[in-house]
Amino acid sequence: MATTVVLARRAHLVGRILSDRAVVARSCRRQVQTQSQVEETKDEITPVTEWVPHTGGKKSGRNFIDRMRCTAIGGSGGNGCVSFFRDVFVPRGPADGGDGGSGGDVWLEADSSETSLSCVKQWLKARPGSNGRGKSMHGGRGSDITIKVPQGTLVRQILVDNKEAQAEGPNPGLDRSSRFLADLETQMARRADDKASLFVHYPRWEDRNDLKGVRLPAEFKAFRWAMAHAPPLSADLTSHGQRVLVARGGLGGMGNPHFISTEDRQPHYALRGLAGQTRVLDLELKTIADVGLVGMPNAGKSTFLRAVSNAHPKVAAYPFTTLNPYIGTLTYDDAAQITMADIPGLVPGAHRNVGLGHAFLRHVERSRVLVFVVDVSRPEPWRDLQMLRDELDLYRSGLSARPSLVVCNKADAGDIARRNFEAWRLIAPDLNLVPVSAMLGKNIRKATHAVRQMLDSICVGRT
Ligand SMILES: Nc1nc2c(ncn2[C@@H]2O[C@H](COP(=O)(O)OP(=O)(O)OP(=O)(O)O)[C@@H](O)[C@H]2O)c(=O)[nH]1
Ligand SMILES: [Mg+2]
Repeated sequence: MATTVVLARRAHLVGRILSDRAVVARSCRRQVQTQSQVEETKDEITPVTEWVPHTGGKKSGRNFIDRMRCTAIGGSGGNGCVSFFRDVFVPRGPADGGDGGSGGDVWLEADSSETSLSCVKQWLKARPGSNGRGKSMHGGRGSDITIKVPQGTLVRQILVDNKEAQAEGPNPGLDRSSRFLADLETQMARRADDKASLFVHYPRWEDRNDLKGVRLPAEFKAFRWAMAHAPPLSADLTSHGQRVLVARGGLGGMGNPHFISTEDRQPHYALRGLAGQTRVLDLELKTIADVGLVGMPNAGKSTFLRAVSNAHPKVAAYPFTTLNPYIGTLTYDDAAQITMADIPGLVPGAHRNVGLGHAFLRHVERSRVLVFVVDVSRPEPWRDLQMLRDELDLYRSGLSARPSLVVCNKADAGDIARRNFEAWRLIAPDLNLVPVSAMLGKNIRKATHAVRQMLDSICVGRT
């Protein structure tokens, strides 16, 4: 009898192995078929790779973003648990519901390797805390999220009734965020009025729980007060590793043991976790470079930056070759290093948004020294300098008064350049003019040393 059973089992096993092999063989045959089909079609279809730059949801082709709005939402706290100790001969033990874990926080951190805000998503959400469980098991804390932003990022909170932000005109992003915040506030207010909704109830105890006399824990009330009275956030992330907490995670709810009182020894309710903080933020990148290059399109700013630093911005003989700010690092003989920012060229009327407008001037706003790059082979180059100064002052009054140097570029461009330079020196003897040929690398050291001297004198003046 036993031998028959063993034989039958073996036969069953052999059958299964054979059928498995058949399935494997069939799938292999199918793979071979598909491979041969692919090989057949390979010659007919040329593969096309579509490259879509990440533009933070915008449809423009730019992948450099220096201003954006985003919404940071802290993780919500986990709910407290309603549970009672049970054991053999202990059908209704004391309350042993665990507390919910608090939600994760949202942080912004300055990172020197980031150059644009394009990697920041529009919704920054931290993980929620997990709910408490029976046997006094507390829920875990939701994990924080840290978003890396470039050094020089200004963070400002936008309030729903922020007149300044609304004065900027209709903004679908802001309107959406405001609507979202307004909805959230109404929801929260409704919840705060309705005490019952702050609690989780034991199954079928919703109506029997009398919550009128229940006192909310002090920690819970303090958290809600702190959230409601938090001052508007404003931060400037200037140094690598500097962090700012932009949205706090919600407090975890308390389990039912927190509500044991002389009147109620067996509370059948526990507190829900609180929602995380929500903030609509305006992020603005103002690059921090020691020196800012300002000039008209085609003046040779990028050529100059290439000649003096380790940067390799694109150079071409047409205006607006540079479309994004570019930062280069200059290293001097004594190993001192300074940073220099190249921005798109300015044209007359930039304040009226002609050309690329004033949008990029924020990247030289923080520079301690300005280098005006002027094409000295153009007729009356001093007029170009005046135009540049006027545009700077129209962007921010007094900006052109910063310590500055005028690089008279294209000095190699024949007699006209030499004559212009001589005339300019006579017209403005006090001006810091340095003739340079960025293309040929002539007189570059004189310009870089003049910049260094200016920076050093500012530092000495400060100390
Ligand atoms: N002859 C001469 N040509 C130069 C010199 N410097 C730059 N150029 C030329 O001028 C043209 C423009 O140079 P860029 O460095 O791209 O000018 P830019 O100011 O960065 O221009 P945008 O990025 O458009 O604002 C290029 O064809 C360069 O080769 C120079 O010292 N001498
Ligand atoms: Mg350029």
